Amino acid sequence: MIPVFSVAQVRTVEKAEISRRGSEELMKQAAAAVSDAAVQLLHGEPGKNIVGLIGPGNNGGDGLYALANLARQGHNATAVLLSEKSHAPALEELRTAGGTITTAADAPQAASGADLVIDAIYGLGYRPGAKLPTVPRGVPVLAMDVPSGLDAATGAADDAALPAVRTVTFGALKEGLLTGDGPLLTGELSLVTLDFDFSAQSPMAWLVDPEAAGQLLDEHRSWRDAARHKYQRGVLGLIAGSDRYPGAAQLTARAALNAGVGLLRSHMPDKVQAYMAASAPEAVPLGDQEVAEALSQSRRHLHGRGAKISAWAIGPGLDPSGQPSEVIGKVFSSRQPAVIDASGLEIVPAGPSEQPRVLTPHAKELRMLLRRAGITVTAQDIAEEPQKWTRWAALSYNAVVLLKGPTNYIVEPGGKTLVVCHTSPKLATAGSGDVLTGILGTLLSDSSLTGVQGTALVSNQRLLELTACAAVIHGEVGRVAAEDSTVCATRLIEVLPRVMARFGF
Ligand SMILES: NC(=O)C1=CN([C@@H]2O[C@H](COP(=O)(O)OP(=O)(O)OC[C@H]3O[C@@H](n4cnc5c(N)ncnc54)[C@H](OP(=O)(O)O)[C@@H]3O)[C@@H](O)[C@H]2O)[C@@H](O)CC1
Ligand SMILES: Nc1ncnc2c1ncn2[C@@H]1O[C@H](COP(=O)(O)OP(=O)(O)O)[C@@H](O)[C@H]1O
Repeated sequence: MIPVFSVAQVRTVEKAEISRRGSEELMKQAAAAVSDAAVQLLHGEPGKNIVGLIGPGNNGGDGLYALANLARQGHNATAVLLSEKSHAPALEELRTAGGTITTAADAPQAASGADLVIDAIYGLGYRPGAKLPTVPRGVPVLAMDVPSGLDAATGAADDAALPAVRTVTFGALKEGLLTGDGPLLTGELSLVTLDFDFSAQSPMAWLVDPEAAGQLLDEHRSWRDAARHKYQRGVLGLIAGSDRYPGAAQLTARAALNAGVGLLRSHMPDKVQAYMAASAPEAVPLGDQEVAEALSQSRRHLHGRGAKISAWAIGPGLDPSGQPSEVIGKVFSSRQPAVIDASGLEIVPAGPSEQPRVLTPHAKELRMLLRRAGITVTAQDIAEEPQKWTRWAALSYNAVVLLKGPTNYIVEPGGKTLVVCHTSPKLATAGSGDVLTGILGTLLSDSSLTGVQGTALVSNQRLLELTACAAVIHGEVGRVAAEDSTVCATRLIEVLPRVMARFGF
């Protein structure tokens, strides 16, 4: 997991590092990382046209040093100076290295002939409202530190901001890269720490990328897992579906099965159960009486026999106008972990609860959850401070809350926040959230991953981590599905087994 800091924290540490090592040395280190990234993006091919858009401050200085490196490696490196001011020592270095230097008037022509544009106009020092040049469609942009036009503190970007295929950021991940418009502009984001010392700062959040998710999952696995039977691997109880919305339950069920759940037991109206028999024949129906039995079984230590239900997934396709059933009430007061989504969010009780819970709202559902807990916020409030309002929901429901969207915020009541940006815009398709519920339900049902046997309660920390892992897997599924086709929820389910295998399932 990679820590995320505010711009103010980054500026504080930068100041200390500058007085320790000098800003020129730091800029050269940053530039070296970017010239390496440029070479990578150009597949190591020689003699390419690389154009740097250069701003007035240190970000521009970084860009000039990077161009100088690339000129020395034999590329045609051109700096377009967009301001009258530019970093003098770096400009001199580019001249000496044989680079070309032009001014703003030449920007359109230079950019149209470029194999790669390096965006070194503005970084941390950006103030909204600058006039920014355009880059022709199809020319890849490599951003230095922060894409120009993006406010690294808030994640708000100007319409004219420059979307990058890759951003190499320096020192630390800044919050604005991961929130609001940030993830839409950065492209692939990589961090060069420059050995900055952040030990005196508390991170605002932690980024979970696929590598971190793989490590988190592996930490909890054991070679003994190979001996488990299906009950020991995990039994997911799915409470979902209604005559009004029969499809969502099938999507969650098929996602859980394709995610590799040990056993799926489905509690739903008869008509929906009949569809289930056709679309997910592996699922075993679960009647009211069997729910009661499964709940009482869970109150005993089972000493390796495996639970009758080890986790619940509640909500996809439930009819919000129907009364919450007595069964759901009992499940809400059980000790097995539960993921609660969609209409389940309209009935989950606020206030303290013993059951370890993950709530998975999108922004509108988060507003509804907060309103039910007596907190009134606007959509704008949530867009501006997603982490804060997700935390309020986590506190109000004593649950881990995953706020879904292009950036996923996962917050536990104590405030620890994980962020997942490994997504695809094509995940914005009906039923995609139902698939996530199936994936997360499967992870929560796996006793090796939760570390829970018998009556013990899974910790919020573990729920937090597993929720982030599910979001990363879901994001990867979206990316794989989108590689060569359009995406619908069924398509996500089709590629899910391949992605699960990559994560060791
Ligand atoms: N410090 C370090 O250790 C390291 C820092 N590094 C690098 O430094 C970068 C930060 O550099 P920076 O502070 O010079 O700010 P930067 O983003 O280059 O530009 C600010 C300039 O643009 C101007 N400006 C802004 N908005 C504007 C607008 N709308 N319209 C017009 N003008 C506007 C603003 O003007 P002013 O506010 O003074 O009027 C200011 O002059 C950081 O992102 C990283 O790349 C690395 O080398 C690693 C080590
Ligand atoms: N623009 C986007 N970029 C990336 N992921 C998105 C985007 N829009 C939605 N998603 C993801 O798609 C899923 C949609 O879930 P949800 O809103 O519950 O849809 P549904 O109720 O139709 O299943 C969530 O996991 C969300 O994070």
